[in-house]
Amino acid sequence: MTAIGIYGSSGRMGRAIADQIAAEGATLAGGVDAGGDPTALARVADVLVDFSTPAALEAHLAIARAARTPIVIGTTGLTQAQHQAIDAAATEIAVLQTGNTSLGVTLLAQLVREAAARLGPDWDIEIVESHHRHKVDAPSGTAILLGEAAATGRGTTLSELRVDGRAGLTGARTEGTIGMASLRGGSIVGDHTVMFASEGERIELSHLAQDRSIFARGAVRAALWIAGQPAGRYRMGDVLGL
Ligand SMILES: NC(=O)C1=CN([C@@H]2O[C@H](COP(=O)(O)OP(=O)(O)OC[C@H]3O[C@@H](n4cnc5c(N)ncnc54)[C@H](OP(=O)(O)O)[C@@H]3O)[C@@H](O)[C@H]2O)C=CC1
Ligand SMILES: O=C(O)C1=N[C@H](C(=O)O)C[C@H](O)C1
Repeated sequence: MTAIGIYGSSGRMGRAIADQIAAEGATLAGGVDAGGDPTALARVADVLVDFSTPAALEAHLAIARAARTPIVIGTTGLTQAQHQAIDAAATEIAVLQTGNTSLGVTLLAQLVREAAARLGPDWDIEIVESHHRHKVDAPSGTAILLGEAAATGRGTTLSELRVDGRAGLTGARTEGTIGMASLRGGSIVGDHTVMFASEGERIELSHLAQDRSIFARGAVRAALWIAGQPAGRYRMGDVLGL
């Protein structure tokens, strides 16, 4: 049976993933938080899942690489340099990184890419996300993932089009940009809406997470899947066959 190790095991997601491992009859190899021993865990786990903090990303990658242990990275708020570190690790071990492990968001990203490709540049794209008061990064990893899907549909990259938040005398909207707005409050698990707005009409594609178990289910599914994969960088679409 596949033994799964959790980095960030006492956090909201770490606890939900441990529950899900038990529910699926898989094995929990152990868990660590800040001050724990991630190296020892990587040696006994068949696969690692990381839902901790961006500050630990490089260390966790290096440890997984040294132990030749595949890893699922769910931590958000990653920098471009950290994405390059993931690419480098993926030349030696299997790595799956995603801002959202749920089935619904994985499908939504494909719908967004399709809509962005089919609707002309006169359809403005705006992404709004809402999360609980404890979330420390913005825009959310999911909003960025959805923005990348939209940009791909438009034949370009998000970094070319992204506008984060708006305040003050901003001037009129620049055609082709993708706007991002973030709301924080209470216990909202995670809501995302991608709005396509044109003259006189509007399409909104939304995903509302009601429970963290949807992320945990996807994370465990991804872990069990990636445990048998060769080195490479994978996405949730690979796991879910979407
Ligand atoms: N991809 C996805 O589908 C999802 C991703 N996320 C992302 O997962 C991450 C965690 O979210 P959440 O569980 O809500 O956050 P929490 O703050 O509840 O949990 C984070 C955990 O990481 C631990 N941690 C901190 N530093 C380290 C370290 N150096 N090594 C190991 N563990 C460490 C913390 O321990 P301590 O308290 O001791 O500091 C804490 O237990 C966030 O980036 C979030 O955006 C969340 C939901 C879904
Ligand atoms: O921090 C969270 O809670 C979540 N983070 C992920 C993100 O940044 O998109 C996924 C989900 O929305 C919950």
